[in-house]
Amino acid sequence: MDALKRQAAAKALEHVRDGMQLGLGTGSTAKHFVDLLGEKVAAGMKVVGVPTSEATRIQAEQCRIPLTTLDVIDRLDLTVDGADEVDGALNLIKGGGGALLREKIVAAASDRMIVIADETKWVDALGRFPLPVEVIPFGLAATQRMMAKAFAESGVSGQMVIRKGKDGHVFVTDGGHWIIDAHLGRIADAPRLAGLLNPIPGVVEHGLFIGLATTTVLAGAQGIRVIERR
Ligand SMILES: O=C(CO)[C@H](O)[C@H](O)COP(=O)(O)O
Repeated sequence: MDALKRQAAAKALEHVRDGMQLGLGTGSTAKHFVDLLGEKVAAGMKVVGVPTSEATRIQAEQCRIPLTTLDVIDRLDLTVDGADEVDGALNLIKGGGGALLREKIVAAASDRMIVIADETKWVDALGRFPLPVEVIPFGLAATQRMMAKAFAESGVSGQMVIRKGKDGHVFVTDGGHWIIDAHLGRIADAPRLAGLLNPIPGVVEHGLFIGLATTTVLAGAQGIRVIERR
């Protein structure tokens, strides 16, 4: 599987040109992309990157990739990032690695977003992977009641679990927030659910990436598929 992730990352790298301003994704697949990009930079490629997590920032620094922020530049040419699920409309579930807030900010500031994944991420409907929702701890029960209402209105339901870290304590994101993983099973209308979650006061961001990915690179046993958003 890791070889497939690296193949997808290498394919995405073919879209990177000298002088580009790049969003650098988070997760085990994006890690390969940052590694391979570092090799290009070592060979003289001139790019600058905005990392989507502290983990990616540290990795990019180790790879000597020049970094900047969205306070210094206002647009990115391309973001390359992984996903937990991709559907036929190239809508995504992201956030399995806890970086969804910065990832969505960076993706939204990018002209293009290439999602790199092994083929197990390709689904006909989002939702088998628990939907990460980044929340503020204050008033959490009230937020969860409003989330349950939003789920019901969009025809889904499921258990909500506060994410714990490996140490058994509540996982805290780079932004200092918590994550609720919602086990919804199958989301028939992801755009509608996203629209219902957006206005909830205690919800900082959610892992439904609607209309952000422009291309998906899927690596599988039969080779690599590149799918453009229609
Ligand atoms: O959204 C993410 C982190 O918040 C990751 O991109 C997503 O979880 C996929 O990770 P991996 O490539 O390790 O499967």
